Amino acid sequence: MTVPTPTPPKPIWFDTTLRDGALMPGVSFSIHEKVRIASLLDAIGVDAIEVGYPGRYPHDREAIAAVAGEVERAAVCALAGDDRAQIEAVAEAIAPAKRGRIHTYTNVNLPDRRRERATLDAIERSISLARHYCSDIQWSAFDATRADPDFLDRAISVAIAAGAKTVNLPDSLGIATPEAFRQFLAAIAPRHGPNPGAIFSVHCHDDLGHATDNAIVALEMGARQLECAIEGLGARKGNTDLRELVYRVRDRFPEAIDLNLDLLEQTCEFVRAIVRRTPSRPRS
Ligand SMILES: CC(C)C(=O)C(=O)O
Repeated sequence: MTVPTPTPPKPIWFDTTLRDGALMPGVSFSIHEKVRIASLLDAIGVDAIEVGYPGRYPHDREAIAAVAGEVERAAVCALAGDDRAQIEAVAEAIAPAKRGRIHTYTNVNLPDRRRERATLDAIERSISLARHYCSDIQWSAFDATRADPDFLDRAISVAIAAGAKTVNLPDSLGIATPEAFRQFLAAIAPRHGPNPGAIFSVHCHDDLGHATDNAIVALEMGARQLECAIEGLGARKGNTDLRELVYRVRDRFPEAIDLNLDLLEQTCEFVRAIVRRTPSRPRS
């Protein structure tokens, strides 16, 4: 006899087509296309839309502000490293949003234990600064799957205490197999208890072809937020494919999906047409 798997709570859908997706060589969106794609994602029912990385790519600022002025319902988000200038660049760009989110990240795979104290301080400082501008803060533990587990655990606790509402655990290089990812998540969850004070999220790269399977594993393991991109766009071999993941989740847990699937199909077709047209040139 098989025991039915309990339905997990409805996932929080975080789309990074317009940020990580735009890092895929050969992919580039005009501001007009970014606004159109973000508006479609909003109408589909996606919860958060990440639009750019203005501290690294200053020309993203205009697109983030344009999207922030149009999106009605979803949180509009942009990425920052953990330094003041990058966090302030995001705060300024998302200012027109009805709901804005600052997403800041810190590398937690340290080459040397002597860097631990300074890294924890940087996490605390960056999240506290970001909270000064916005109540919705997401923190990502960059390269989490290769970090020392005890240090990762301390970093997560510092991030939550500083006010991160979402803690994202990326497989930044896309090297975790589903079994390794399950073990990785199984080691973290019990340390933070049933009410960790933040939503756990995953962001899975597809270098070994496991991005979608790993997102499903994360959902089973209690992660609420799933990061994806249309057509699986993203750095190197891309990220979890939004459409594929939505259908995989729907097959298992039909009641967990309340997205507009017809509009999702149209949006994927719109993005496919842009990607086919874009001349191949790496992002500078
Ligand atoms: C900043 C984080 C989420 C990222 O893009 C990665 O780890 O790949």
